[in-house]
Amino acid sequence: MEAYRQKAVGQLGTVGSGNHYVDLMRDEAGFVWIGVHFGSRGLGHTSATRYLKAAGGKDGMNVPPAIVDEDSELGRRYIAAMQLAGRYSYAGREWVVDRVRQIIGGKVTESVHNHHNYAWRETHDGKDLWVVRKGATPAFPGQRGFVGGSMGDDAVILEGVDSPEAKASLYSTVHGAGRLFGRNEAKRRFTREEMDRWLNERGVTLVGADLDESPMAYRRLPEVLARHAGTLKVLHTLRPFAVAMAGEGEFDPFKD
Ligand SMILES: Nc1nc2c(ncn2[C@@H]2O[C@H](COP(=O)(O)O)[C@@H](O)[C@H]2O)c(=O)[nH]1
Ligand SMILES: [Mn+2]
Repeated sequence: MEAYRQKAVGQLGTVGSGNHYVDLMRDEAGFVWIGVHFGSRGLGHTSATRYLKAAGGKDGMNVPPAIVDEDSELGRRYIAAMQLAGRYSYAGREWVVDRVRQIIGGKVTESVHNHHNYAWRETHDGKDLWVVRKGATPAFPGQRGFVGGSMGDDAVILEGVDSPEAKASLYSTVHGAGRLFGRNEAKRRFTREEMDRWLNERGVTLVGADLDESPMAYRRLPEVLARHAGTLKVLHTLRPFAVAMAGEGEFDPFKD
């Protein structure tokens, strides 16, 4: 446990690499939103890997699931570790947002948090279920969420609605625009000039990042949202003007 605690302390306030980002965006009324995307960092990864192994499961994408009774010692411990990692994600995001707020000034008037890649115990149609939202966020009627497009696209603050489609999706919706091209394909297809042109045209200042995160590698968010229109209502559209990500060749010592 002490090793976990040390890990958590050391990583608090770190964002990581890949598509983890810190964005500054403006909404329709001119309010500035600080958008961050990262999760439980190495803490969640380490504990999930450990419990997967303890349950006899294999790590990887196309492997059989490891099944554990939720009322077993292992099951209870795993759920507690996952929930702790979830709380740690919230704490990390709060920390980073407040650090950015201290740098840019002003005070926070609204805050929207949401998990994805997480499991919740919920009741749907009278049934108690574990709902795993992988690449999806919870969107119960009135529940708000932050959904990004890319470093050079508008993001949105959305709210869940009540509709047959929303109910059928167990009150879940999209958590991002999603990729058009994988990381390697994006690096082969696009150039830094194209990426810079896209960002310049939209007035975005970028610090860090590589071609695999270029806007051209992603779908356009409005098209994705239109496909899921029955599950959400857009409350705010946020236009990015500054984006920070880990740069090309930067090493993240905390696997997440
Ligand atoms: N606002 C921003 N959104 C971004 C950026 N880079 C990627 N994205 C979007 O976030 C989701 C995250 O997906 P995940 O499956 O990796 O969790 C992704 O689908 C993109 O649409 C960015 O710099 N700013
Ligand atoms: Mn993510």
